[in-house]
Amino acid sequence: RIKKWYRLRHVPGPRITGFTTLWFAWRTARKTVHEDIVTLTEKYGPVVRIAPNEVIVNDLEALLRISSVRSEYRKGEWYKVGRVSPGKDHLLCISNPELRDKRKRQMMPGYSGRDNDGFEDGINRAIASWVDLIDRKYLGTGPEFCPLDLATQAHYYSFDALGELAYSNAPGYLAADKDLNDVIKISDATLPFIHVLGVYPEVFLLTHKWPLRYLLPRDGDKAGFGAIMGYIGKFIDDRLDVRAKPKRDMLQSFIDHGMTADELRQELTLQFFVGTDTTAHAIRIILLFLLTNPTAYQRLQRELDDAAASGLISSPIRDSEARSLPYLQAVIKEGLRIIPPVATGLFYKVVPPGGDTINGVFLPGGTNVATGSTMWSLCRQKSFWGLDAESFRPERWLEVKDDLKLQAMTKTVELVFGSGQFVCAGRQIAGMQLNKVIAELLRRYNFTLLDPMKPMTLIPVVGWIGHDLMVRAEKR
Ligand code: HEM
Repeated sequence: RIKKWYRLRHVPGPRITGFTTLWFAWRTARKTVHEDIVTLTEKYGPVVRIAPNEVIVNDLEALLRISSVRSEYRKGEWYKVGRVSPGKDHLLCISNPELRDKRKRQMMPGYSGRDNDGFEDGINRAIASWVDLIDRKYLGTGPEFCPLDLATQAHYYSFDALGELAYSNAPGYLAADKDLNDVIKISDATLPFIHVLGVYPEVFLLTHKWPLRYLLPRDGDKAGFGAIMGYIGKFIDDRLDVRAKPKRDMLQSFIDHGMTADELRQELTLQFFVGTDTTAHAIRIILLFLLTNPTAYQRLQRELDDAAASGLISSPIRDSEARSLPYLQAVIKEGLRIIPPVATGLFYKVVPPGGDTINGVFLPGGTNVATGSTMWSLCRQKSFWGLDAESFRPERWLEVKDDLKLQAMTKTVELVFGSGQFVCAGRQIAGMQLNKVIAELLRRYNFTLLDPMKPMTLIPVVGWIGHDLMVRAEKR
């Protein structure tokens, strides 16, 4: 213990963190890490020790450098907590640079839409299912109406959209208006444990060893993670069958670039979870903050109406059209800033063997540097964003005159997707979905919060569990 304390004794932070991980684990368990980090960085500066071998960094330029394409930092053991199957890595948790490059070469053509005619049509189909569900079941102006949980439906939408893009098949959450196979229920129950085990990846990895590995979810389970593995596995097996007709989707692109059945299983199951939770969160937060800021809500609707009247946007809106609407873009960036989708994820990167100096603090090789959990703090720093940093005000993006300041604001918010060699593979897909979903919902409906005293339940666990954004939906 003394040896461990000694290595990073010069790094500022609460003294106890030099001797034990328990201090950080406790804060993680009580789900206040994102707020605690604000207090820590205000007190100790941009580099703070949070456990014997772990530090957080609260500085935009340092974080960009750590993840830059030429950086020698590597992904830490923390990522292994995201493994789908014992002993098998997917893109998110592969740390070896050669293996990462190889997997990226196989996957990025599919993730960029190059091999599959883009993503617009699949996203349009999923949005159409959502609109159909609202029109069919939830509209109402009078005393009789059906309360609509936009938070849960955003999750259903994101499952269906991902299915459309990945294997040309929506699992049908929106059509059924139901948490099929209890996937959300089981994931909400499991995530708080995974969140805490992320602090102790070595303990988590024990669950992947005999005999505990037999308790893990597996193909063929009726519910939860295992049911999804089985569901996705069937698409993979069918598509690998010699008689199968090739399709223009991500699965086909991955197959065409030489991925094996097992690699496909790991990657498609990974994206089913990391690509949906995050996107659903961003949709929920943007809608929640629009609903609670009528001026912004109305200004966005005006922008959409004027653009439609002048023939500048189609129905459904195209991604390129949405990108040319300044207020929509400001709303989306402000939504990602105000409650970043993965505000408490540690995303540890390991300092290369020679060590590194960050903001004047030397970190020896092998130190774990958290690159994700300072997002909340970076996105709310009053010294950078202004006194209203904690308010949702899309106008801040349109008012800024200084180009350098705008660049720094944009880079900070883009960091919610990670950056450089570790950047989110689905960033383009996520951006396109936000552009289209927010525009299509807002141009069609007036939503009203049912209980302003309890607008939504949000629990930070790497990402956020979010439900009960209860609204009344009226057709415009
Ligand atoms: C708003 C939505 C999203 C956010 C905020 C987000 C955020 C992130 C973050 C923070 C990382 C890790 C960066 C790091 O390791 O430093 C990541 C990685 C990843 N994300 Fe996303 N993501 C989103 C949507 C998606 C979607 C829609 C997909 C798939 C369709 C996806 C697939 C992935 C994959 C495969 C990785 C691993 C990339 C690698 O390690 O090279 N994400 N994402």
